[in-house]
Amino acid sequence: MNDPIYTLEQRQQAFGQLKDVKSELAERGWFPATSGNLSVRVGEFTPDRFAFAVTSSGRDKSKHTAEDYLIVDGGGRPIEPTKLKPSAETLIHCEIYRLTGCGAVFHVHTVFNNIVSELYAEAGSVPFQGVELIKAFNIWEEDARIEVPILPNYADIAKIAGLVEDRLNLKIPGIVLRNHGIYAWGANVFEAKRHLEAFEFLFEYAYRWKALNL
Ligand SMILES: CSC[C@@H](O)[C@@H](O)C(=O)COP(=O)(O)O
Ligand SMILES: [Zn+2]
Repeated sequence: MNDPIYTLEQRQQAFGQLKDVKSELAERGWFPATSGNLSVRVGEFTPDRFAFAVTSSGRDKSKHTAEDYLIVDGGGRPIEPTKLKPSAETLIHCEIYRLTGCGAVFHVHTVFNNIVSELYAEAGSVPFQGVELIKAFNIWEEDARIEVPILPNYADIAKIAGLVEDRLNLKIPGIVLRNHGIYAWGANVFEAKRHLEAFEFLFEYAYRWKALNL
């Protein structure tokens, strides 16, 4: 039996952080129809051994209950005995943690991220250039250009997770699934939320810019 890699205190802290960020994002309407999922890493990290707290599957993310979160290992399997099911998209979180060593991963479905992912699907990424909020990704050069990768939205989540390594860019803390939603991450909850907000600002900007030029 392996030693635990997180303490009870770290577990409770992660659940508390998830609760806070979940209610904040729910207030913005970023979890329509039970969509979206959130996770925060707990304890030590190596790419082949880590654990994280993740939202349980199919729940109303605007409500708080005792059954909202559970802890899974780096393969997305519950570590503690539980009847809760981890998010159906846990394998994507696993890949993001494994590849980046980040501290939190947030996923939301919005009309703006869906439409923009569809607009740029053939190109395979969404380009942004010269918008101030690119600095939220710690990219400070003038007139910076970034490309946010778009992945196909297969029904088989393991198949999507298998594509993450090829497409993830360590300088850009996000990937979009086509007509589905964004995954944004960061070193901790504060940074992951900043990144998520910046991506959503940029998606709305891209949508409105396109609409103006019709
Ligand atoms: C009800 S639509 C959303 C789901 O299909 C899925 O994409 C999603 O984001 C939430 O799944 P979940 O298993 O609750 O984490
Ligand atoms: Zn989703």
